Amino acid sequence: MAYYRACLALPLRPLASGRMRFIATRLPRLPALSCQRWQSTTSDSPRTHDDSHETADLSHLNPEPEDYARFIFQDKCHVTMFAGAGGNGCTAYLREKYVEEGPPNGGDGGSGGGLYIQAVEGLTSLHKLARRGVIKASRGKNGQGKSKGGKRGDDILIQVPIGTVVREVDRYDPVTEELARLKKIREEPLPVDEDGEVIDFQPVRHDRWVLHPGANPSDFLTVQFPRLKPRRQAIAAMEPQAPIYLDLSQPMDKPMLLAAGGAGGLGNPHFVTRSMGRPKFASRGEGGMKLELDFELKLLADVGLVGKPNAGKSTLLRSLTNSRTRIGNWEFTTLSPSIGTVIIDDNRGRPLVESKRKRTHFTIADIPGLVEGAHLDRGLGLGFLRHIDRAGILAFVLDLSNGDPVEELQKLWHELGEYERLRNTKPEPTSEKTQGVIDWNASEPEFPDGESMSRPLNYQSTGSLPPLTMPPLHTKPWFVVATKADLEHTQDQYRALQDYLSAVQNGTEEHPSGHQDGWKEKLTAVPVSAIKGQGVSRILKLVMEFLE
Ligand SMILES: Nc1nc2c(ncn2[C@@H]2O[C@H](COP(=O)(O)OP(=O)(O)OP(=O)(O)O)[C@@H](O)[C@H]2O)c(=O)[nH]1
Ligand SMILES: [Mg+2]
Repeated sequence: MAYYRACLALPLRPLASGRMRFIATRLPRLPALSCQRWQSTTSDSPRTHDDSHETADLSHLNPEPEDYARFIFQDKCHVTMFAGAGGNGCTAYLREKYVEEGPPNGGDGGSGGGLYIQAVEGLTSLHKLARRGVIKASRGKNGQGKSKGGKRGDDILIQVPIGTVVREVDRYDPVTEELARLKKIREEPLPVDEDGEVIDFQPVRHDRWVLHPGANPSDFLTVQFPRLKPRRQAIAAMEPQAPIYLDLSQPMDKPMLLAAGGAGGLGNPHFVTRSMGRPKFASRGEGGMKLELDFELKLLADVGLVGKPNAGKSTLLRSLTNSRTRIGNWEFTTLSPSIGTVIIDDNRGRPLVESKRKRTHFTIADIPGLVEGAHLDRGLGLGFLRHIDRAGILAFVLDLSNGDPVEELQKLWHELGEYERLRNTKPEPTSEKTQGVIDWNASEPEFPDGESMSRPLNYQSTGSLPPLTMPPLHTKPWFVVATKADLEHTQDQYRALQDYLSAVQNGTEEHPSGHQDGWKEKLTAVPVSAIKGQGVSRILKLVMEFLE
């Protein structure tokens, strides 16, 4: 029975204890309406393949437009995250009977909570993460007397769907900043007074030291603070290199560290010297890192349905899976992508399709329809074209009853080609040509020429977000699903389409993408009537052949 995790960011117990404990809130079983990944054909639902269509109930293939599952979907979000600051060290002294002025025994502060990320199965949208906006790990507790160390801050774990790309936009690391400041001080010549004598003046660092509670603020001026470099937790060595760029296309067994919390401050015993047996100060905890991250979900499906609006993609998905996507006889019925799972072997006898690799299922992504000029952000195309990137196999869904399917196929390939061209070319923001064309690196920080920015975005990194690298679309296996074959006068259309595909395969026709090295193996058009569940089982066999 599927349960859905209620929250994405879950507090964890400190890693130092060697164990991470999820405090996962579990919901009672959610109604099917709230979920977007659909189980398939099997179980109690009627089979809708050729052999069983006469007896099966096909009403779900031609439902009322209202009979659909409502779901929230978000495939992009920007989140600001703060790692926890370290707790302060403590200034305390041993007090016992007959020991009036005992040695210092202030405990160290606890380190701050870290930020972790994990890609998990079962999530399909980033909307829960987007809703949080700002995520903060908790601060470490201060140290206490009697050498008691402070408690660690709670870690934060963000769980994201598989197929999420995480990119860093900006970061602020107080430790790096402090190191840079110290370096600058070292390099600068010491200030001299009117007589030419060096002024040994150290600015008071209230933010780096804590005095004994009984001390006067003026003690900040009299106490000689030692030189203390900012510190990091040892676990910070596991942080990914800046700038962060993660492509989480596989489920992760363990969470991955994004930013470790600030190190806890040191208690006063750390500062004992021969001349100062009872230091009156302890160090403050280091600040936590601030990360600004861009999350982008690229649906990871084995098959992506590409087609014009109203071609019948959602009906096809319904006939292959238990998906409850909306169907309607108008364009743009589907407004956000959804994934259906086709189970080909539920261990209840013979599998529907033989699988050499013992595959039990594959996934299909229904993507909103593409219109001409989708690459220029017309229709809904652009927002979702990128989901086609991640599909392993492209299934072009062509409506046999509406226009010339060959022409339609060529137009779809043209849109994909244009999208790919835009994706691969970096836009120049100043050039007139690119005005009105989509900025693929919208979150990329800009550095105006000749203008020195006091703190550029992502100042530790190279200053630009790396572009997403994807394999070329034309090299992916593809086939055509010729749908609405039940309608009249569609045979000729189908024949023309099949002849065209054979010609492309033989090399007599150019690949519709216009590339010489486009995929040309086993090019075929599968005639189906999705609304009646006829012919769809051939798609399963074809997909399995491609997958294996
Ligand atoms: N006769 C017939 N009608 C079909 C078939 N498949 C889909 N339709 C009808 O075509 C219309 C559009 O179907 P959808 O599945 O919503 O089309 P879509 O491609 O998902 O459309 P968008 O979501 O707008 O991109 C609906 O009225 C379906 O009932 C088919 O095989 N035969
Ligand atoms: Mg649809």
